[in-house]
Amino acid sequence: MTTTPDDAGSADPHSDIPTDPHANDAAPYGGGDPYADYRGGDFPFTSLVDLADRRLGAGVIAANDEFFAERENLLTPGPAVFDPERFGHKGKIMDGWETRRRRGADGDRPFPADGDHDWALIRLAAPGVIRGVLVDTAHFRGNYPQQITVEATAVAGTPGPERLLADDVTWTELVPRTPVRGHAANGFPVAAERRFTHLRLKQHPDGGIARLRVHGEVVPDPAWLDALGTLDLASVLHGGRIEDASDRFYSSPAQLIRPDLSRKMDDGWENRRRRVRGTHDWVRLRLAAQGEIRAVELDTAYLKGNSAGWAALHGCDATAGAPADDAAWTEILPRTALQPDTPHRFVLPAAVTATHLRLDVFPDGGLARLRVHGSLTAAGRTALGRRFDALTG
Ligand SMILES: NC(=O)NC(NC(N)=O)C(=O)[O-]
Repeated sequence: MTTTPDDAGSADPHSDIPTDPHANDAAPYGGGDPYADYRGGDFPFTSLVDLADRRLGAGVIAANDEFFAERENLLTPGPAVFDPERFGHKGKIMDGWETRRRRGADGDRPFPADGDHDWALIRLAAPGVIRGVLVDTAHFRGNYPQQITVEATAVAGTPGPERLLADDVTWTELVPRTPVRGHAANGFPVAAERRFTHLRLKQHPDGGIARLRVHGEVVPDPAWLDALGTLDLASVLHGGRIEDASDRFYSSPAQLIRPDLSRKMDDGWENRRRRVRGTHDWVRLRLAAQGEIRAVELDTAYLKGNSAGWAALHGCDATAGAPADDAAWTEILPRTALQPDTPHRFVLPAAVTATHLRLDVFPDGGLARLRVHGSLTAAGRTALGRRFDALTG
């Protein structure tokens, strides 16, 4: 079994184990809705992009053990499912990453050693600064880990597990060894001003975790954006970010700036039916950096009876530091009728320099994707380079 560099002799200084080690257990499943007794939580950092989003390209590249349930389940979009009737050759089929029960050295020492733990390695979809980690133990009621640890590192290129587990790799502890609750959302704010590329999740001494979410801010490599030249300035993978929206009732506006194509109606942004005349729905977003916009795409894919009737785009240049609300907004696309389930492409009559955009839809209705094609300005490139250097130095 692959060991990790800190296995040898790591004593457990963790006196924070509850006096009753089962204090965090959830009740056995008693039938009905398996989420009825789920212990949730409100974690503001979850408004930021999930850097470990499988749909953006993240992956669980290795684990030392996945006896009961595969490591890849950690990043599956959406909540974990539970079927009380489903058993397989190894035991109960669980929707998460679950390792076997560890045993001690012999009958006189049946419990695992204090430093024994299981680990999984996660490649982030886009390197970035991590602001919070959500360790979701949904449906792991009596077999969740007693404690977890989350560490992060930055290794350039596409390192494999062997490289990441090498002694010369420095791991930064984001969440120290900490107890978690079973069948619960365990959220941990993170304060580490660095750009990370990979995570290591540890279960002490063993157990099951349903989902891992790693929320933060994408910090793109300026050299890559230089090479692209013309790019989607709004793309989440390039550092674009939704700042606010009028309505998120059916699905999140964050999906507007995902790099993939929408595959079904709820893959885009859909707001509720608006009934207050004279109002409309809108989204405000921050671009990767100050950019020069030359073309935009508004895609209403899979939105047929509920796509936005009309849309308009405005931009503002807030590099002067004025918040987007106060800066003057420049019209990029006048109020334009949209077709349902259709990609709309617009070449601008003249390039527009902006740091933020506002998308207005009338009177309401969904949009699947928004693409903003252009290039970084010199000022935008300088700002990106400074941030990259500060977070990687
Ligand atoms: N009832 C169980 O879930 N048992 C075992 N886990 C699975 N998945 O079967 C275990 O040891 O935790």
